[in-house]
Amino acid sequence: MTADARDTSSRTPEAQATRDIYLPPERKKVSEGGVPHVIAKNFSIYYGEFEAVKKVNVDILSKYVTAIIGPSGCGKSTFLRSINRMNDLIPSCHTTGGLLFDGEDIYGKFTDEVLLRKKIGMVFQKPNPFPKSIFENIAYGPKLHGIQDKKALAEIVERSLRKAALWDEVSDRLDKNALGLSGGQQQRLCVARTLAVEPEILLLDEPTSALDPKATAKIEDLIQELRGSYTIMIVTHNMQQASRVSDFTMFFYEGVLVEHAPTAQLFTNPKDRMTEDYITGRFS
Ligand SMILES: Nc1ncnc2c1ncn2[C@@H]1O[C@H](COP(=O)(O)OP(=O)(O)OP(=O)(O)O)[C@@H](O)[C@H]1O
Repeated sequence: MTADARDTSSRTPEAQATRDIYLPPERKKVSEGGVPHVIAKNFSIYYGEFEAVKKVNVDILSKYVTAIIGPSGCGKSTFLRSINRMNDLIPSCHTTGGLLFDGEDIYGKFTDEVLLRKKIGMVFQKPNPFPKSIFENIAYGPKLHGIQDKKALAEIVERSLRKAALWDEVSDRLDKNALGLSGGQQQRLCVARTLAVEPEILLLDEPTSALDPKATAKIEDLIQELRGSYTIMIVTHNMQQASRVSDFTMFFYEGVLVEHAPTAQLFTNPKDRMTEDYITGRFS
């Protein structure tokens, strides 16, 4: 980053006004302390020769919500997917540097990917329930991990659906096909399915981009409910959403992590000129 790019002294009144829109509520004040859950050290992600994420250094704090923002193609999803090794499914993809989860190397030789994805669950842009009953969607993961007892499974299904704020809407039709639910309900079902295997981290990749405003609001409320119990990372194109739901925000540009700061600070007093230009809509 050049010295010029870091200079934010020439903020225009328009930029100031735009920033004020994003002023997050009081409750999002976060303390400086915290336990790092995921640590990236000079972490790069390549597709073949192309370095899509460039030497990222960051501590993601436990039990907080971190939003990842930036223009299309800047590496947000690539970075998110690297945290539970979803990128492994792409043959040309490889990484350099370090990425640690609870101090353990995510890309270490002995890392068990199935266990990793149990602890670090993911919800995608489009709701993707299995074409099975609501009950079976939630029970699938716990069964895969060895739980067969019917009573135990029923408890997990109820607990997960309650945590995902869906129980009251579906408790009388658990045997019905999940594909019959609305898009918003399907997405909360996907959150419940992820919670059923008791993860520590939830990765949300644009979880509301396929939803209407009402369903979006329910997912945002849900994130607030889960905040404090899980470490949550959310990729979003919607800056108001980032400011509403997150404690910390990471701004990426062309694969570089330009700024990572408490959300209130990043949206009101960004340190980097590039961040300022992005959040004030000078480029998208
Ligand atoms: N499977 C792939 N093979 C090769 N290049 C890829 C692949 N997936 C992504 N890329 C490239 O890596 C870069 C980062 O892509 P990524 O999808 O992570 O960006 P993004 O910020 O999430 O974008 P968007 O907001 O549009 O989803 C882009 O240049 C993209 O073209």
